[in-house]
Amino acid sequence: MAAETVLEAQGLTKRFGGVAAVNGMSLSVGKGEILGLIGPNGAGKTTMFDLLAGSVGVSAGTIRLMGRDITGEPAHKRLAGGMARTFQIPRPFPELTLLENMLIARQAQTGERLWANFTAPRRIAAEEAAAKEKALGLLDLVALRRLADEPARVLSGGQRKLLELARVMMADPKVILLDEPAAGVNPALLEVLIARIQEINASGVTFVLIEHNIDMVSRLCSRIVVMAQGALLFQGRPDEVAREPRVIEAYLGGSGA
Ligand SMILES: Nc1ncnc2c1ncn2[C@@H]1O[C@H](COP(=O)(O)OP(=O)(O)OP(=O)(O)O)[C@@H](O)[C@H]1O
Repeated sequence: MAAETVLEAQGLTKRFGGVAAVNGMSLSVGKGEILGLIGPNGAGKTTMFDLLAGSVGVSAGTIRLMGRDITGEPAHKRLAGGMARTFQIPRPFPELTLLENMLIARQAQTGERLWANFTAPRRIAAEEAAAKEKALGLLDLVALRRLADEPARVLSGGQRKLLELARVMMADPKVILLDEPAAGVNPALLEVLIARIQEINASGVTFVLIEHNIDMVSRLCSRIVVMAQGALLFQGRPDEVAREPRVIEAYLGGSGA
């Protein structure tokens, strides 16, 4: 296990009315790790991401990012603090080009652009050129550069996942929460996705990966956390998880995955 913890959740609970979607869940993610988060449908994985990323508030528990308590912080602050998340179903702006979709992700982070346009136009122009270069480089990384000027609506489901990964990379995150990146991705594109995640990880980015594709999880992750009914069921190496009776029971006994 990695020495330095970059993301840590303790006793996280989220209640929706009477239902605890996440119930006293803890996890810790080491620097440079690709941690798998699995569990049967309805186990609470996506809600866990919502809590970590700040799209919903906690009912109880604490979240620390690189040692800092971020439990009460809004999502955009967590993004600025180095943690990005992707969504199960990415929704790029369909009529904007891929490049424009990439640049919009960046503009959303910069609060003072309008004012700076008047006070420092040359600096802004240079920044914009640099951002465009960066966006094209990232589109290249995910094998989408040749489509940079096409509207996002032409993309397949798999290509949308790749665009989503490239888009969150615009913020230079230290930690990326990936929600089911393989769902709907064809086998050839899946290999591209796996290779890119490995490459980005090798450059020092930590990942948490929700995924039902166990082959992908086993290839990418050295450690897997298993959730069931909102709580931690088991954690270990992929081979340990695969033969753990409680995990097998949860998948067979639950609504299935
Ligand atoms: N906004 C909400 N309001 C009410 N209940 C919710 C809400 N979000 C999630 N839940 C419930 O919380 C539980 C956990 O859902 P969640 O989507 O987090 O599970 P999951 O492990 O991500 O499932 P899947 O693998 O199917 O995506 C489910 O029973 C779900 O119905």
